[in-house]
Amino acid sequence: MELNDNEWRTLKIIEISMKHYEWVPLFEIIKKTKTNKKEALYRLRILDKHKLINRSSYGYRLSHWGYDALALNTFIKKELLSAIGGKLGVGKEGDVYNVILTNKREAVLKFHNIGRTCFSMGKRYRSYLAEKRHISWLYASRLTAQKEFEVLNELFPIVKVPEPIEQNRHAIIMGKIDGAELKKVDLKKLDVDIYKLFWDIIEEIKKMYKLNYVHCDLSEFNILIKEDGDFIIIDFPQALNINEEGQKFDKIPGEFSQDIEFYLKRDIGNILRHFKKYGINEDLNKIYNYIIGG
Ligand SMILES: Nc1ncnc2c1ncn2[C@@H]1O[C@H](COP(=O)(O)OP(=O)(O)OP(=O)(O)O)[C@@H](O)[C@H]1O
Ligand SMILES: [Mg+2]
Ligand SMILES: [Mg+2]
Repeated sequence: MELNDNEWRTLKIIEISMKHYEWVPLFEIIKKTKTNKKEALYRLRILDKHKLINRSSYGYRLSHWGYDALALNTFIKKELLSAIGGKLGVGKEGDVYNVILTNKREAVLKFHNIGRTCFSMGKRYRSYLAEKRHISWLYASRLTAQKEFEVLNELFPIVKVPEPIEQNRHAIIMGKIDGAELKKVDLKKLDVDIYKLFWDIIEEIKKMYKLNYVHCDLSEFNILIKEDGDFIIIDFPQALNINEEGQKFDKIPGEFSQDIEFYLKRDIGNILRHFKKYGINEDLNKIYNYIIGG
């Protein structure tokens, strides 16, 4: 897909104008791009052909693919990305792709796509509310990407998490690990000390906690393990910052938040449940106290 500068600019104008319009009217696009109607319509036809925008009788708006394309183009303009490869995974909230950086290094690109299910509703019957939800999808997706990138920056390299490389809009570029989800791996077939691996994971949770974070979606799905038994923890958009959580509920600093306790215990419980299969039986409360203890 090749767009010229004018077409990219038109796409960006539509993106920006979506703050004020559900459907950006043609006159607004003409005004902002400082062009005439014929030229504007020509550019819009090209954007539409590439499915970067949606059209209605009210005007135009960015499509999912259009938002992806804007983020990708920014990475390419920054001379960071050189190639995008196949899909690594499709999560509930986003698609993950293999990419190659301009320095030849392999990495992964994760697009956050919040609320895309409501996006696929029938066009004709889409309600006003759904339209609003679509607008918030754009911002919510960007916010979660920002959040995940921020958390990775806080944790890397102290905790075993992917290296945060760059973030733009709803997209994150991060270091790649050649591993499989713990869920899919039979640890007995790997050359690893399973008991040690279990405690290594607990150790990472403790380090995270010391840096004021609780993952909140930790399980065998969000731990990637390499052949040699090394691992990383991924998927941080829902992580909680212990201090911020305290402030939100007007707590005295250092005072215990029940939310934190709930999520931390749930994370530990998931790991315990998974390792039970391998004959590891540890006490949840004991591990919990170990993690929050000094
Ligand atoms: N840094 C990485 N290196 C290698 N593979 C990765 C990396 N990050 C993500 N993946 C792959 O992509 C999948 C989805 O990533 P992630 O869990 O971050 O996304 P998600 O959309 O939040 O998924 P979920 O539905 O689990 O919430 C992972 O399970 C993993 O297979
Ligand atoms: Mg995940
Ligand atoms: Mg997730």
